[in-house]
Amino acid sequence: MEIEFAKLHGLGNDFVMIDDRAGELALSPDEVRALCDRHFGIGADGVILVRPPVGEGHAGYMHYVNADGTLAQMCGNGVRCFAKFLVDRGIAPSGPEGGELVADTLAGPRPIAFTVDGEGLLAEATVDMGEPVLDPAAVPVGAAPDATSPEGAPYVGELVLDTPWAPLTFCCVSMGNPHAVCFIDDFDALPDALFPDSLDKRLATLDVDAVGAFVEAHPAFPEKTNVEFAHAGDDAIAMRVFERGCGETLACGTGACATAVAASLTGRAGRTSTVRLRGGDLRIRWDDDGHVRMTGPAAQSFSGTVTIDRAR
Ligand SMILES: N[C@@H](CCC[C@H](N)C(=O)O)C(=O)O
Repeated sequence: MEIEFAKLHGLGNDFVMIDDRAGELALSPDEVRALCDRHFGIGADGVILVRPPVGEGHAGYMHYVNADGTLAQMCGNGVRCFAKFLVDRGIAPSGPEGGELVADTLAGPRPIAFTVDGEGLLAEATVDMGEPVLDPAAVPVGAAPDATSPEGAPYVGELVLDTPWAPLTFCCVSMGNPHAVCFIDDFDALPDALFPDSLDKRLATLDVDAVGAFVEAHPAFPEKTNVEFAHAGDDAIAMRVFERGCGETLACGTGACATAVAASLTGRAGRTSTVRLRGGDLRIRWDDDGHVRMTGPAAQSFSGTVTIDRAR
């Protein structure tokens, strides 16, 4: 079977995108893994199927699958790419300066405002990511709340997990999908084993692959979790992410939102932050209406045709 695809990314978090507005394409986990394979396939952090909308007047439904073939509720970088896919192909209307659309996702509808460049192609998008979910049962995280947000919502602000390297503390927030955010305030206080390839202890040298994989699968997280490691500086929050179902990626939109919320809740930042990821910056605002709004770019790398061999 021959399938047309486009490869898009948000700050290096990359996706194979397929127009499935007919809603007829069912990819098996093996097929998703093959498409995402960086050596034998197209290579990506996930696959996005562009499906028909669920809500009246909405632009489409983003069906998101991680590189390991597992379904995820939401993808922040992906939903900006989703908007770009629709706008650049004229599937969603745009004015000379940009426009608005609503993307349906497994986590619910996400309104998006976007700007376009001189050729009418989507340049940047601000996504209404909804309210962060703090209730431990809904994140989900199997721990009792230990803090209360300014709005009176109980949440898990300091979950201490014993890891093989050191006890690490996590703030647990869902943006439709689960996140566990570990703030590192003092790198020198961490054991050398967390920085196996360097004597220089900083976010860039942290063993994100090993610690991330351990925490992702920790029994405290019944649906597994995305794992963020962050350091709040004066002008930005630096963050690296180990994504559930994928591993370390260059950026994670929902992760940046969860980290900005966690930084605000724990007094490390205000309600507006720049989150500095390996692939670039996202601007995050936790507005007075309780919604988190994320602004960042989306880009297309290439497009092509791929053969899926179902005969084997
Ligand atoms: N990269 C995404 C998140 C993708 C889903 C995640 N790995 C999960 O399983 O929840 C983003 O930009 O938010």
